[in-house]
Amino acid sequence: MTIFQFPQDFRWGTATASYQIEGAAQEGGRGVSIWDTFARTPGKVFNGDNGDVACDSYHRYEEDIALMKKLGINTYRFSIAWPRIIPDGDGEINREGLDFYHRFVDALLDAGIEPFLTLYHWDLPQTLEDDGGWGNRRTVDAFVKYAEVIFKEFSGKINFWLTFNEPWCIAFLSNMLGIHAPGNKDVQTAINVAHGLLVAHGKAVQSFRRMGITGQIGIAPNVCWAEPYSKSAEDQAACDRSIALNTDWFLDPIYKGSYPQFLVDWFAEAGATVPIQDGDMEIISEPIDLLGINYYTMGINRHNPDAGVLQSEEMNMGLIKTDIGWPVESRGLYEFMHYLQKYGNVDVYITENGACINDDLENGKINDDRRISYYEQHLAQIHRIINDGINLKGYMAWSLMDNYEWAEGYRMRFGLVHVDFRSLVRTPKESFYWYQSVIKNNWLEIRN
Ligand SMILES: N=NNCCOCCOc1ccc(-c2cn(C[C@@H]3NC[C@@H](O)[C@H]3O)nn2)cc1
Repeated sequence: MTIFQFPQDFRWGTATASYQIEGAAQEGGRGVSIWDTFARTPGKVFNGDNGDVACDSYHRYEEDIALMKKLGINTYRFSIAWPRIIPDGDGEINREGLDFYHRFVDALLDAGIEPFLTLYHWDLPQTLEDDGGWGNRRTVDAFVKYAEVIFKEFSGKINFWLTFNEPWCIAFLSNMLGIHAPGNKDVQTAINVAHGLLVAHGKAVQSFRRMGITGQIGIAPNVCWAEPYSKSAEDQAACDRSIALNTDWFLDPIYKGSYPQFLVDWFAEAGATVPIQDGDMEIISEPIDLLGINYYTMGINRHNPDAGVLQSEEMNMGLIKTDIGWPVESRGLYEFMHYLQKYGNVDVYITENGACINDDLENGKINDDRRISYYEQHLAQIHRIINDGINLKGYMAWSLMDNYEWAEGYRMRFGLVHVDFRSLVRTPKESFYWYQSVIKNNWLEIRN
C-alpha cells in the first residue's frame, strides 16, 4: 500500500457545462445556441440526441448540489449559458437567466462549495453564428458585453473565472474537422475562430481588471500530448505540431504576445493566415492569473502526409482504452505539466480529467472499477507533479454526472454519478464513493 498525501489547501472538485446538463432549452427566456441547431442537423450527433432535457439540472440543481455535498468537494466548475443571459447574442439582457444563476450560485455558496465559472463552454448564440461567428468582430464585442454583465452580477460571489473552455475544440474540432458545432470544415475559418476567441479573451480580461472584479481569471486549454512513433525527426516534428496546436497556438499569444512561428509558417504553406489587426496581440497578452488544464489521454504519433493539415497520425498502440476509444495513459499528464513550465510556474488547476466508462446499473450499483483505476493512475501523476514543485492547485473530475457528450450524445458516460436519462434518477457509482474517500482523507491509497 502506498499513500500519497495532498497539500492542505488543495482544491477538490468536479466539472460540468451548461449545455451538457441543464436541459430547459426553451425555458427561462433562453435563446437558441449553435448546439441546439447542430444537434438537430441529421447525422451530426449520435441518435440525434440533443440538450433539450439533458440531466434537467435547470430544475434539479438542488439535488445536484446535495450530491456534491455528499461527495465532499469544495469546488464546482460549471458554465453559464450565454443564450440564457443575452438570448440573441448582443441585444437585451434576460433578467430571468441571471436570476437562475444567482439562485444556483447562492445554493453552492450555502453548501460551502466554491463556484469555478467558465464563461464560454461552446453554446454560442445562433444569431451570432449566423453573422459569421467568432470570425466576425461583432461576436468578439458581444462576448465582452456578455462577460461584463456576468462580472458585474457575480463579482464577490465568484472568485475563479475562466473565459473559454478548450479553445482547440472551439476552433479546430468545430471548424476544421467539423466534428462539433457549427461543423465547418475549413482551415482558414478555424484560424479566424481561434484568433477571434483569443481577442475576446484578452478584451474580457482587460474588462475584468478595469472593473475591479474579485478573484482570478484564466483560460482552459485541452491537452494533446504526443510522443514519436519512431526516433525520426519527422515523427517528432509531427508530435510537436499536434501538441502546439492545442497549447502553444493559444498560450504563446497570451504569454508571449505572438503565435508559434513554426506553426504560422506551416499553415501559410496550406494557404491559411492569421487575421491579426493592429493592437490585437497586445490585447490578447493581457496577463492572466491561472490556467485550467483538461487532460484525458496521450498519443503516439508519426508523420503522415495524408493525415490532415497537420500531417500527424495517431497510432493504435494496443493500449487499454476507455469506452470512447481513448488510450489510458496518465504519463502524458506528467510530461505535459513539465512542458507547460515554459510559460513559467503559473497556477494550474486540472479543470477536466476523467474516463468514459459505460458501465450500467447492476442490482442497483455501478461497479465502475475501470474508472477508479483511471483516476488512481492520474491522481498518482498529479502527486508526482506537485512533488516536482509545479504549482498544481486543484483537481476537478470530469464529470459530476453522466451528461450530453456532444457528438456522442448520451451513449458516452463520464460521470461519477449515473443518470438514467429516461427517469433522470441519479445513482452514485462506486467511483463516487472512492473519490469521496480521497477527498475526505486528502490522500490517495494505491494498492501495490
Ligand atoms: N486532438 N486531436 N484530435 C485529432 C482528431 O480527433 C478526432 C476527435 O477529436 C476529439 C478531440 C477531443 C474531444 C474531446 C471531448 N472531450 C470531453 C469534453 N471536454 C469538455 C467537456 O465538455 C467534455 O464533454 N474533451 N475532448 C472529442 C473529439
